Amino acid sequence: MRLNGEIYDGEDGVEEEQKHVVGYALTLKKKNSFLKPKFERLARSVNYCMALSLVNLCQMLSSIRCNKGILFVAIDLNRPLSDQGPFDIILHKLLGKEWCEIIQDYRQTHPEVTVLDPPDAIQHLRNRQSMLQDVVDLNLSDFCGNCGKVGVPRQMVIKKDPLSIPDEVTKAGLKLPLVAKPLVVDGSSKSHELFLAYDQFSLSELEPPLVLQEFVNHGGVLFKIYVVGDAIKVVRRFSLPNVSKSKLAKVAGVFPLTRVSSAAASDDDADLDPGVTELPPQPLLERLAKELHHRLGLRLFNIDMIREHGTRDIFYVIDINYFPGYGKMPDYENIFTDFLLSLVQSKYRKRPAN
Ligand SMILES: O=P(O)(O)O[C@@H]1[C@@H](OP(=O)(O)O)[C@H](OP(=O)(O)O)[C@H](O)[C@H](OP(=O)(O)O)[C@H]1OP(=O)(O)O
Ligand SMILES: Nc1ncnc2c1ncn2[C@@H]1O[C@H](COP(=O)(O)OP(=O)(O)O)[C@@H](O)[C@H]1O
Ligand SMILES: [Mg+2]
Ligand SMILES: [Mg+2]
Repeated sequence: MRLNGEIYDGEDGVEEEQKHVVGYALTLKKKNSFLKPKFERLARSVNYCMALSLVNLCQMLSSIRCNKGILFVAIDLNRPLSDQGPFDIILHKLLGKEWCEIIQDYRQTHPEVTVLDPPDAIQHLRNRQSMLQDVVDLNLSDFCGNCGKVGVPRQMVIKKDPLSIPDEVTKAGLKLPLVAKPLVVDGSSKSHELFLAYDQFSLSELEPPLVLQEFVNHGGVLFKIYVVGDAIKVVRRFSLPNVSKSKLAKVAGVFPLTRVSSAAASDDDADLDPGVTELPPQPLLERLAKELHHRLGLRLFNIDMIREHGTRDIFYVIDINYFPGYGKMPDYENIFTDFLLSLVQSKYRKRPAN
């Protein structure tokens, strides 16, 4: 809420003239990883910024007070949402149909509040088939001149009968090894239990509903592209090692994938091949993020992307996550603060003057 002219004396004793209230509905784990004290302080702070002013026809730089004034307020799930606030923005990542309905109704009755993001758009990412459909539709095979190609590994969905998997895989012509992923991503640890299958017969041991996706050798490095509105940031992460032809010929069975480390793969990691670690070209990342932002109707997400080993410019998107672990994104405090401020500012610009 913007309280123009009202003097609010914050906890730190600093006067603030405007408050922008961000209501949040997050799990405790998410609150702790995202709403860190440094971020809350920065978003709320009053600081000094430079502005141009005309004095005696000379342009001079002067210092003016810039008020960020963003306050985060926890939404009480035991009380009607409409009785709380008023909010400028709502940030949420909670599961369940009930919450979806609450937030959907609230968007109808409170169009003045920016809800990040619409529940139906989030729902699209809760299924590993639909989440990648927009990348397929983009048809980025010849996308920004010579800057690279972006696709999705070949995959199929197995809805029910595990015994039918070997035949279905043969019919679809999928190449081994295959990554088996639970179809639904519901935030549970089970939805992140993945398997690597070296032969198609062992796939019958798995529990549908599943997505079976071709494993793409990528040299053990993955790119996480974080999107916050129009801003993007890419980081490297360690991933799974390549599977050689000889290993594939020798090994049979399905093996659980250990959850990939969230440790950053940095340029300092001595034995990493520069051809593997080189970040994807910025124009490609910008175009991909912008297209997905519009097609998915989401402002907060990240994209897991890998580069096919032995190529410079063939990339695959393997996963898209709603409101991911931004606490691990470098400089997220500033990026998020600017994003939230841009949302409130654009709202006031749109509002007709009295
Ligand atoms: O917990 P974190 O910080 O590792 O964040 C998880 C994400 O990690 P990332 O930022 O991509 O490294 C994680 O990304 P991955 O699926 O591991 O690529 C998911 O977004 C996960 O949410 P959910 O369990 O799918 O609902 C995210 O979990 P929540 O924090 O949303 O519970
Ligand atoms: N098609 C693939 N080819 C190679 N590695 C993959 C593929 N799919 C997933 N992986 C590896 O498995 C990890 C987890 O898969 P992902 O689809 O991102 O699921 P989650 O939602 O649990 O993160 C990835 O970070 C990557 O290391
Ligand atoms: Mg992932
Ligand atoms: Mg994921």
